[in-house]
Amino acid sequence: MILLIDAGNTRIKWRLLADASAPAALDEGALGHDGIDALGQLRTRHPGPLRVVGSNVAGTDVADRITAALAVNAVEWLCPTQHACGVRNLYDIPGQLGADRWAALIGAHHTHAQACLVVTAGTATTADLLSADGDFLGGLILPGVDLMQASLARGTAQLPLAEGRFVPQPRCTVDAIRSGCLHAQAGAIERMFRQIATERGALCLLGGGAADSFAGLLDIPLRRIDNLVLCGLAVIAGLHSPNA
Ligand SMILES: Nc1ncnc2c1ncn2[C@@H]1O[C@H](COP(=O)(O)OP(=O)(O)O)[C@@H](O)[C@H]1O
Ligand SMILES: CC(C)(COP(=O)(O)O)[C@@H](O)C(=O)NCCC(=O)O
Ligand SMILES: [K+]
Repeated sequence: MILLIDAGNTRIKWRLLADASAPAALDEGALGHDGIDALGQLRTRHPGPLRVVGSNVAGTDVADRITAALAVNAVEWLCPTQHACGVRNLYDIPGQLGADRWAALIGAHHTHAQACLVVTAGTATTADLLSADGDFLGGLILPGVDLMQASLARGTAQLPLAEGRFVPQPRCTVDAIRSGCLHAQAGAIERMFRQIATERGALCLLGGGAADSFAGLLDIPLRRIDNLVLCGLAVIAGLHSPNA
């Protein structure tokens, strides 16, 4: 069995596959950082030899806790390089790129081998340009929806951390905050997409826990896809992704 792990700053997403020919996941889920120990139950439910392939952007403590919870000798943590699985990383320092972004780009290229904007709306939102040839051209990092809203509450005297609604013409504080943060996400993504809009088959692939909060605002060719990081890890692990 192979366990794929996407360790983000808010949640650990995981998918268990039987082997290279398995058409579907045996099991999958997501855990908060305080629930990492529950990964141990996975071993009880699915006993047997286990290979673990993961991406981690949540720090070494989270990585160590995942390894300990699974009681495995080692996890194969992805380190972004200049080339992998048909994708070329044009970051100035390839290893500086988040491992989750690298895996998602590889998943994207194997899902849609044309120009893409790969957007992951998690703790942070990233919007990464991928050419039809598999060149990662560059991308944006912005605070995710929750982080944007929280930063306004933290940095001001009068703005609350409260649930607002998205409305076209906000007329109260909480709606103004919610609408502003969602417009900021959608606007950044649409502006980024302009760089590939005229290319044949150009598509925005959108995933991440916060994707549904603004997917409906995007006026560009769009495919919602969960979870591109795990799809990419499956490709990297030498498997065919069940979602591909
Ligand atoms: N059940 C949930 N638990 C935590 N965050 C959630 C949940 N459902 C949606 N979200 C949203 O998803 C975001 C986290 O998405 P996720 O893709 O797990 O992020 P990361 O990869 O950074 O850990 C949160 O900031 C929040 O906006
Ligand atoms: C941009 C990120 C914080 C996104 O993390 P996430 O929201 O998925 O938890 C992560 O990919 C990261 O720490 N990247 C390293 C810097 C970079 O990609 O340039
Ligand atoms: K992200």
